[in-house]
Order: sequence, then C-alpha cells, then structure tokens
Amino acid sequence: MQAVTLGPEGTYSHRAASSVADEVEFRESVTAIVETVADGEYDRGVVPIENSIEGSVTETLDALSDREVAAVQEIVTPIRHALLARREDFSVVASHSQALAQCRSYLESEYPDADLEAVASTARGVEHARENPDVAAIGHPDNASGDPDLSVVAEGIQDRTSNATRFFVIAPASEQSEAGGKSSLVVYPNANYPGLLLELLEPFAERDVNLTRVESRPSGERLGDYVFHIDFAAGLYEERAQEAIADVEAIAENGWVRRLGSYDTEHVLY
Ligand SMILES: O=C(O)C(=O)C[C@]1(C(=O)O)C=C[C@@H](O)C=C1
Repeated sequence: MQAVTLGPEGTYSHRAASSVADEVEFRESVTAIVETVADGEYDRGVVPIENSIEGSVTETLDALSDREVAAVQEIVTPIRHALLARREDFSVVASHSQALAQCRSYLESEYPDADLEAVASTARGVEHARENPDVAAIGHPDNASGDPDLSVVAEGIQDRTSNATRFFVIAPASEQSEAGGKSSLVVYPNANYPGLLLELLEPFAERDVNLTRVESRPSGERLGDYVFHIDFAAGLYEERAQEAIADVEAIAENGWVRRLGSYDTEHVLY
C-alpha cells in the first residue's frame, strides 16, 4: 500500500508510515497530507497527533477539523533524538518545532547561545545541517548514516527518555470504521454557556466510557469559541458509544459532530 506523510525522507513520520505502507510519498505540511487524503488522491496518510512532552500537534488537529477523513489506525512510537552536524562549533540548531521543544532543557544547558530555527520537519533540518556547517539538526540518528560529512554529535537528547509520539493513519472518510478499541470525535458545539464542556463529557462518564484525550482548539470564529477533540476507549460499534454520541449530537445541535471512526493502536519501535 502507498501512504503520504511529512517529508523529506528520514522524518519520524516517514518511519511511522513505513510500518503501514511499502511505498511512502511526501508532502511539506500536515495540512497538505490531510487535504490530499480527503480528496482521495491517496488511500492512506500518516500524521503526528500528540507528543508525550510537548502535547498536541495543533496543525494536525486543525486540519482534521477542517477536512473530512477517517482515522483507521493509531501508531505510538518512542522518539529518541540526536544532534547531527558537520562540526561541533555550530551556531544554529534547526528542526521541527516539536523536536526543538522536546529537547528544550538539553539545548538550554548545552547550547545556551545557539539560535533555534523551526523548519518544516526534522529531516528538513538535517538537509540544512548537510549544506551549512554552522547549522546542527535534531532528528533520528540514522539521518547521518551514509553521509561522511555529517556526524552524530549527541544521542538521546530529548528531555525525557519516555518521549513518544502518537500518529494517526488517515484514510478517505468513506473508510471510516466502527471496529476498534478507540474512537475519535471532533465536536463544534457553536455555543458557549456555563457547564457546556461538562455536559459534553457526562454522556461518556454515565456509560462508563473512558476518555483518553480531550483537547480544545479555537474555532477561529470568535474569541472563546472552541472545537473539542475527544478520544475515548470504545468502538463505535458499541451501544454505549452510539448512545453517548447521540447525546453529544443533541448538545451540539447548532454546530456539528465529526466522527473520525474507530481504530486500534500499534506500538512501533525503530
Ligand atoms: O519532523 C518530523 O520528523 C516529524 O515527523 C514531525 C514530528 C511532529 O510533528 O511531532 C513527529 C515526531 C516527533 O515528535 C517530532 C516531529
């Protein structure tokens, strides 16, 4: 199967995508990946959702509320970052903003004077480091293999050894499934009153459905107006999930509820 993910070659997304697809193509942004899968150009896309240190990948959440796709699998993978450079006296560290944030304490203590440059992906940062000896990159250590000019200056530089990122494997909306141990919803209530969030969550608590994540993102419509991303540990085939969603739909009657579908989790090591 073919999948599209964040490029260029060598990103963590590429590694995650390789576990579900034998052919991987690249795009420059998560939004472009979600768009191309929503349009049916690709059967599968792989996008980062959330990191154990830095939290949600907000561009992904926003793309998932703007476009209709299905989440058909969840991939959880440990993230062990390396510092890659042509020489040890660099002045700039380039990487994806998530990776820079995951190594914040290390960079502050070891390279307090370095300028941090956020680029489209870790592998894009590696390209900069290859081209410019003043630049070091944060990425997977294998990005240095086969390149005699690029060395691994340090390994395991993430601020916690438990660092892990969760990815969604996405598919066109028609492939939404009811089978799986977890499910995701995006809810826009288009309302704002005391107790709204409590009301949205109660249907799950009442039916003993465990919520695994609740995230709010600004709707962009007006200040204080939110879209909620809700993940829970039940399949959409289950009566308790269907009933909870029916309640949520009634509360969000002036807005909308998008089902990303149900999926299982795969833990990938590399
Ligand atoms: O830049 C990459 O290598 C990516 O695949 C993106 C990404 C992310 O957005 O979180 C994926 C995993 C790591 O958490 C760091 C960066």
